[in-house]
Amino acid sequence: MSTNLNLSCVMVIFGGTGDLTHRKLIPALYNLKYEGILPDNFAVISVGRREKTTETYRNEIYESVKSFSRFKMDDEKWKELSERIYYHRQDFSDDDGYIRLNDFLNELDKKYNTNGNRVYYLAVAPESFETIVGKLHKHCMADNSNSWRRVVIEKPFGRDLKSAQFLNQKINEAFAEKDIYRIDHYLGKEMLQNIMVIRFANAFFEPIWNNRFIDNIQISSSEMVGVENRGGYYEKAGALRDMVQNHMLQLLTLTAMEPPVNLETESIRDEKVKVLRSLQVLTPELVKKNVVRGQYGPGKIEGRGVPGYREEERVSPDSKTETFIALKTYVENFRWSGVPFYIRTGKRMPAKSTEIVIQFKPLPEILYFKEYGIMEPNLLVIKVQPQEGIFLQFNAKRPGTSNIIVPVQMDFCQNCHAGSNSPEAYERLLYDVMRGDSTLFTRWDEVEHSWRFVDNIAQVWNDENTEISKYESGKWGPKEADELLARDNRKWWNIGEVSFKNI
Ligand SMILES: NC(=O)C1=CN([C@@H]2O[C@H](COP(=O)(O)OP(=O)(O)OC[C@H]3O[C@@H](n4cnc5c(N)ncnc54)[C@H](OP(=O)(O)O)[C@@H]3O)[C@@H](O)[C@H]2O)C=CC1
Ligand SMILES: O=C1O[C@H](COP(=O)(O)O)[C@@H](O)[C@H](O)[C@H]1O
Repeated sequence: MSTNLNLSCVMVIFGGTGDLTHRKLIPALYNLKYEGILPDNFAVISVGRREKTTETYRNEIYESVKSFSRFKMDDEKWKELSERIYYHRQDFSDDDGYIRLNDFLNELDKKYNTNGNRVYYLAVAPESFETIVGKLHKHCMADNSNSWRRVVIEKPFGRDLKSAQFLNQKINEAFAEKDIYRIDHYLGKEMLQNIMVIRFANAFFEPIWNNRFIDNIQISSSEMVGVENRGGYYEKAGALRDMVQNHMLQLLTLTAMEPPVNLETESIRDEKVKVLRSLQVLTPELVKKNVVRGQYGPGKIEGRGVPGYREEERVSPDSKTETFIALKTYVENFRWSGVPFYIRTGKRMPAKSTEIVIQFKPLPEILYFKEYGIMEPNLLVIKVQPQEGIFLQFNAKRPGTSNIIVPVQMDFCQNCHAGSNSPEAYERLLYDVMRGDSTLFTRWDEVEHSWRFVDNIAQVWNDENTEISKYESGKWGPKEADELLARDNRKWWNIGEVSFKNI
């Protein structure tokens, strides 16, 4: 794509020296450049606190792109992009810093003809959101009278409903709702965008997508990595705020929502909010019964010994922060009444995987069931990552003289073929911010209702002084998570357990 005035902008990345910028944002910008999608009239200012020059910064992000981009390094393309990336040093609370930043922005506007358009990307810890937005407002840097000014807020948006409401109010004082992009990078993943298509563009799925045919739904996201160097942040967040409040509930809403009246942003968001409003209210009794929290201890990941969470950098040796959570809840509406939704996410588990498993109800126990006893259930698995696709398990007769019935599978993997290279979530999302499309970002009421659900859990954990369940690194969480399903005569479908079997 060549110059497009609407996309032209300067992107200011607050937190330009941070992990997210190095691992995701700069590589995503490079990928957009590589594909020719980035506008010509474009520049980046990375804001950090550390002392360094633009030249040093460019050398550092060159290494990050080499490590994390999905494309090989093309030195010519990199040169074109990196020449427009600048480092600006300031503390977020420093007024002089914003004055200098604003001058610099005006200078780049002239140099690159960026029209005064700005993306302010807050790749910073949640505690800094309010300070930065407040200062942008104070220094009239959010003023969009002659150009567009958009702000991207990373997650978690607040640490509970109250702080999220306060933060939202502060952001609204500076930016109009249409210019606020609350990012949840899971929404940028290919398969999340595909869930609606799978559901609403296939005649054989939608009619059975309800409590008459579905027995339960399992939404799991497991990681092999531990907390890495993010102990300071993670100690305050835990898996509940880090993953459930945002990514896991987004997966749930897309799975459970009603068909929107059309494909416009607000119509889709309206339906997602209805799901969040229908979530079962978790009373303290239900939290104690249906929510399991765990913390990884030492163990082995891919044969390599790894420390427990309490031994990690910037983690308290008696920390009670959960690195794993499993829960059961219901979407209390006409479609889903009686169908349990099981959610599970954790770090230091045996595989990196995000999947939605739809387990169908058994058929009446006559015919084959009478003859051959229990059969495997029909499963539809929406594979979000690392493989992207759909997996269907059904029963068939084993070929030969016997009448044995076995589960067989149809597996559609859209990123398994050579040459297939799905865009990274951040690529799609950064591009959407530049072109002003907020469909894949969360509206305020989605955030609000997610916090209502999560606060009920956090409140009980806060009040309770119980020990957290431990699990060995490299295992599928504490035994209580298995017991949660075993009580319902069900089991988790772990990655690797639902896969091709030889018949
Ligand atoms: N990392 C990840 O994988 C993901 C992160 N996120 C979210 O992204 C956000 C950023 O996370 P992450 O990159 O891991 O965080 P880091 O701790 O790695 O980076 C924080 C950044 O903020 C800067 N900073 C902090 N305080 C100040 C200050 N007072 N003045 C100026 N600069 C300051 C740091 O600058 P300096 O180092 O120079 O002091 C650094 O650039 C968080 O909201 C997180 O939840 C979301 C999804 C994934
Ligand atoms: O937002 C976050 O997501 C990552 C997991 O993202 P994925 O795209 O690799 O599945 C998680 O590691 C991190 O703790 C959390 O902040």
